[in-house]
Amino acid sequence: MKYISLLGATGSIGIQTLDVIRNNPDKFKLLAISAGENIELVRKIIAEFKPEFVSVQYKDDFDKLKTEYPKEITFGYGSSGLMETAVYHKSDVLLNAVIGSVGLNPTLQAIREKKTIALANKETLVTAGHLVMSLAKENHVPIIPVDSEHSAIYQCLQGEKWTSVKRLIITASGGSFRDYKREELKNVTLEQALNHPNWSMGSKITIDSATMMNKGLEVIEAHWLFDKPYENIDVLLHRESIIHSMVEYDDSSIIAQLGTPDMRVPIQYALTYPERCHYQTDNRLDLAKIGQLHFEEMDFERFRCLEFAYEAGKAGGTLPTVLNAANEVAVHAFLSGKISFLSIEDLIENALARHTIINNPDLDTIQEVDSETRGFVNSLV
Ligand SMILES: NC(=O)C1=CN([C@@H]2O[C@H](COP(=O)(O)OP(=O)(O)OC[C@H]3O[C@@H](n4cnc5c(N)ncnc54)[C@H](OP(=O)(O)O)[C@@H]3O)[C@@H](O)[C@H]2O)C=CC1
Ligand SMILES: CC(=O)[C@@H](O)[C@H](O)COP(=O)(O)O
Ligand SMILES: [Mn+2]
Repeated sequence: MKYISLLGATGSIGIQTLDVIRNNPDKFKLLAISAGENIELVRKIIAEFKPEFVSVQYKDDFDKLKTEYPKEITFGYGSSGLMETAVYHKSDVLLNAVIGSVGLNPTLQAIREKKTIALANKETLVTAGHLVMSLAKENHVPIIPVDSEHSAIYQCLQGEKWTSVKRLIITASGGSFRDYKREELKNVTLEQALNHPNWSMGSKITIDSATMMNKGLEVIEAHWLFDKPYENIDVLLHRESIIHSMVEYDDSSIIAQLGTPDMRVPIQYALTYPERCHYQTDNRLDLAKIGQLHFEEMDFERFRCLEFAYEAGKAGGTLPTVLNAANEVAVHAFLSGKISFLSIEDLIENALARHTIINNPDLDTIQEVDSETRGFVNSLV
């Protein structure tokens, strides 16, 4: 039995993780959860899974829930609640599915407590990948990717020699606007942007996918997870999202991982690793039915956020922190109807241009740069 702490239980990945746990009661027990403000769903999760520890974002909700469940459950809230969920003493595994760099501190603390990390929260690696990976190495803690592309690469690397890897090839669906010309992006609406062609996901990552920042964040995530230079990480447009990513080896072989777009598969793999277990679905991949798969080269002028991410990743130091913080604020502003779609990349470009890079930043520096960048971008929206 694996005992699980789940950050972001009420989100898209969180809910699909609950499905995986529900379908495997002999393998997994949910002990601790965190949520944001969706208290109705928290109550349902408590009724079904009976976690021992529950954290919410706001104190008002914490006060309410405490009176509703006076004895059975311990509650927390805010950033300390996230931390307590992550390090819940009886849990073996932290599945981090919270959104944004708020996931960084709980991840670091869980690593110190030797919890295995199943990581969906890519912003954590983008903003402070060097701290996360070195701490994990020091504590002999595995970081198992949940993000579909990184799970695919992880699977393609099993049993292979790291030194034989020539190139990581991350596939990209192209997002909601993959067939739009740059000119046509000027007047796109929030509703159009939220209409991802292949995946049903939370709103922030769906917008990231439309700007192609999601792929940029994933390139930086892959750099840290798999210790490869940016020159050896490519992005390939693949509109069907059937090949989730690939690894090219020195002998010119390319190994790919395929499947229908369903996040429960990488979530389950991260939780059962190194084993696989049965997954009940009526939607197994049928390649004969699909007939054709398509691939196109990335257009870096059309998708400027991807270029920004490569530049920030290669420059390193605090620049990826700026990239991530600026993106989080800009996407939030777009989701709130305050700015246009193309303003997202303008704001990020501005934030990157004004920043003086600090090399090898410690946690305090990262937090200062994160909050300073948020202040700057917020002042422009
Ligand atoms: N969705 C997907 O298919 C994929 C997602 N990812 C990554 O996984 C992560 C989660 O994405 P996704 O599930 O789509 O996101 P969602 O927006 O659907 O869910 C986010 C979760 O975090 C909670 N939350 C948000 N802000 C806070 C906060 N300040 N404090 C505490 N909890 C908070 C939300 O709570 P509430 O709703 O209760 O307010 C919710 O439970 C992201 O890093 C994303 O990039 C990676 C691959 C695929
Ligand atoms: C499901 C998942 O992992 C997402 O990150 C997905 O990859 C988004 O799709 P694109 O960014 O390729 O549009
Ligand atoms: Mn992904």
